[in-house]
Amino acid sequence: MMATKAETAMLETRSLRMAYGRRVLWTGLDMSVKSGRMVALTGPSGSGKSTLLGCLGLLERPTAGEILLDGRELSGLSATGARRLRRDSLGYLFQNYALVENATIAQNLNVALKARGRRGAQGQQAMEEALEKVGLAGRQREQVSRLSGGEQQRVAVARLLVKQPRLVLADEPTGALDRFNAELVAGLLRAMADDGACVVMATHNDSVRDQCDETVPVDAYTG
Ligand SMILES: Nc1ncnc2c1ncn2[C@@H]1O[C@H](COP(=O)(O)OP(=O)(O)OP(=O)(O)O)[C@@H](O)[C@H]1O
Repeated sequence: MMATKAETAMLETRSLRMAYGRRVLWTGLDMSVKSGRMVALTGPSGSGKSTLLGCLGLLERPTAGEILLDGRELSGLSATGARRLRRDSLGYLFQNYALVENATIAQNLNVALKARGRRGAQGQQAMEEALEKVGLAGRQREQVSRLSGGEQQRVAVARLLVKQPRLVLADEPTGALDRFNAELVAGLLRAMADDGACVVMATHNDSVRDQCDETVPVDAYTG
């Protein structure tokens, strides 16, 4: 029987290896993640979780092996193809949040809305809904640089919510948050997966890990 789309992995790695000189971070790393799944990358500090997220997000190149998104090998993409993929399909929740600090919350979210082609009233409504979900309702006009670390992190989550990427890559997504907001953000990532995204996160937080469908212990691939 032919596999249906729902059964096929959205994200797959084959024999992935990363080494810096003679230091091997991980090797022979095979993972396969279906749409709707949330995966926790675990392992001690320095085991290469962030590096793996960087490779999956086309920000770093693995030493060897393949990464396939929807069956397409990422290393085969042209520079334009890679740019398009980042813009249209990838969502990053990394430690520096990559927000434009000297702009307002609204201006930051507008970049993602524009990329989705959601303008005008429809875009405005999506923004308001996203900000409400992250506990920042009505704060569109505030400057990002004046927000706390945890608030900035939640703006980055709101940006993911309006962008609706197919693949969400999150590095310690609850790192700067208190318990209430950590649960809020974990729940929102879970909801994105339930809506069909593939969510891959590095986390040291046991309760966030427990909300994941699978765990990939990166330190099990040291060779
Ligand atoms: N460009 C580089 N050249 C050499 N070594 C590097 C480079 N980038 C990362 N490393 C090393 O790779 C190792 C893995 O780093 P990484 O940040 O991926 O680990 P991690 O598992 O995410 O750790 P943590 O849990 O502390 O965030 C680190 O020891 C780091 O110093």
